[in-house]
Amino acid sequence: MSQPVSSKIRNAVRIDRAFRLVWRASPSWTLLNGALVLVQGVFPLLSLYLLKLIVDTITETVQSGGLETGISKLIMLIGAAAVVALAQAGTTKLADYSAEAQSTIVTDFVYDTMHRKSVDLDLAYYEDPNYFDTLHRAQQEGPYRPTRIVNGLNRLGQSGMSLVAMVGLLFTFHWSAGVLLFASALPGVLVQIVFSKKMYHWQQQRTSIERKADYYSWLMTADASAKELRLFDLGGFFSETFNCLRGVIRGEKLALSRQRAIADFVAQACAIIILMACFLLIGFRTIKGLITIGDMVMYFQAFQRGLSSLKELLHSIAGLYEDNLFVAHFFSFLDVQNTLVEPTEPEALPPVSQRGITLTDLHFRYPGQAKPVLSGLSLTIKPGEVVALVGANGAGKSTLVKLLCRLYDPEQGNIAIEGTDLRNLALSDVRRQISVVFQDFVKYHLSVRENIGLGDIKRLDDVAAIATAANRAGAEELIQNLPNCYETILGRWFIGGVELSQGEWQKIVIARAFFRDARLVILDEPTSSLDGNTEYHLYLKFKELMAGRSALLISHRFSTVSMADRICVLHDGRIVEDGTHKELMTRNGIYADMYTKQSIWMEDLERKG
Ligand SMILES: Nc1ncnc2c1ncn2[C@@H]1O[C@H](COP(=O)(O)OP(=O)(O)OP(=O)(O)O)[C@@H](O)[C@H]1O
Repeated sequence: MSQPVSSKIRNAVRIDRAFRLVWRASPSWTLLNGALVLVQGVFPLLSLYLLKLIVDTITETVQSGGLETGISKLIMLIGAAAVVALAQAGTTKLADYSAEAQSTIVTDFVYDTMHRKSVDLDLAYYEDPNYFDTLHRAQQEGPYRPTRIVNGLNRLGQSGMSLVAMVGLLFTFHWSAGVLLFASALPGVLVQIVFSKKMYHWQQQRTSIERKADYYSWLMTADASAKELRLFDLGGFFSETFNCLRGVIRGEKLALSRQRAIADFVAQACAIIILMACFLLIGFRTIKGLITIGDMVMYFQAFQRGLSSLKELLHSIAGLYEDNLFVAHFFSFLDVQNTLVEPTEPEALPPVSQRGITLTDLHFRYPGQAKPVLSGLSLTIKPGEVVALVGANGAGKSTLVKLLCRLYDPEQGNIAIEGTDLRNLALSDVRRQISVVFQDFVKYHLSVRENIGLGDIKRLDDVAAIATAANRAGAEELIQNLPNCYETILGRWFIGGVELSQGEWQKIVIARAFFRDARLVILDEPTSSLDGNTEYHLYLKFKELMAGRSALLISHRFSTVSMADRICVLHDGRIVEDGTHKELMTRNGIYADMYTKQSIWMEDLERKG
């Protein structure tokens, strides 16, 4: 079935896109590569013609006996052939180097493009398995396919030029030689096209299972799972599952390779038969004295070189077809669109006044989920106010944080800073106004200074401000006891790194949150790993530490909650109770119930001693 025109155009556009990408990455090397292709195309014709002259000179000299002139002509011709061969060798080496330089630069450029794209994408994609399939395919194909397309185009030009020269030469022998040349290379190319398509479809279907195998491999090698893996003796189970998945992939891949090898062999057998028929024809005409020995050598060579140029040409076309199919994986990743829309003309961030941050009638469900997480949530956080948010597991507290950071947009309702909807502000302005200690915070395997400084990247080297933040978070003593204080590398990934306890990490992360000059500081389970003493000191001066900024505290610990100005209870997707500790206890609702149960439990513990 012939390909529809629209699809042919799409394919051509992808080649064009790949070429533009390579050009943007390394224009000078791409230009040099193109020029070298042209130069290299001339050499085969020159050397062949010199070969014919050498053979004819020898034959003539042997037949006529004019030894002196014959030898001096031969020396001159061999000298010329040596110059051509040297020039060809030099150009080939330069072309190899230039191709390598181009491909390394392009590969790094592609990685950079992929990283920028990943960083720029909505958080929602990181919670969608389809996105991970797309990313996995892009990571597999992206780094090398664009360069291969450009190199394929180069080879196409080079083999095309060489082929035109050889076919021209062969036509002076007989018209059928050119036709036979084409006939011999065609089956091989058809095989390549058919199998690239098969491989492409196979890869599409196998991405999920490949990712699953990668996941088990990661579980067996990552530090995050190292402890449990040993304790629960999971190595054997993971390894078996990994081998089983890889076995399926390997079996299918090898079956495809087997089919391809057989088809390739049949194609090559056809080519050999045609080649031998042609050699027979050339030999036959030489014996009959229709062509000279020099002609015979030249035609033999021309046929062989023509054949390899044609093979190269057709394989370049088939290769381009394949690369073009696979580079689509990379471009579909680049084409993933964000759903969070940045305003084209963002409003200026309003100054802090009295309204604070208002959440009005928020409704939200995760993409593809039927059950809403938030349904009609309203809440106000005034400037300088410390609000605690409590609720059962899965009530939607962390989800609310994601909406506040505009990592997601609500389905209905709005969030506003001093009356301005977040959606009308530049994303960077919104995010600059919010500092968060996430429940699953990141432990950067970098220096202490960087771990805190990353809270406000522009002030990464402001050691005095970093020390102030550390002091406010109660991390100063811990840092002073580290071997290189603020320059100590944390974590065990790099040589000299020092591992901290979970609570010590938490102090560093709280310092990171304090370091950012934001209007709202959100602490999601901020003190779950802090010892009682540190927690007490942190909350004793919490208002002072906040220095006029608002805070949203999410916690299941009532010691954290009770120090807030207001406590809000999230239940059934809404705020159902809102007031001070005393007010909520008097109300005798959900909060009072939760508080009483925790108190009874604590008293029980005390009684048991
Ligand atoms: N990325 C996601 N995709 C789909 N559903 C999600 C996602 N993240 C959370 N959920 C669901 O949303 C609901 C609210 O989750 P959320 O993490 O906001 O709860 P939480 O109140 O912070 O819970 P906890 O107190 O246990 O931390 C849960 O039912 C959870 O399963």
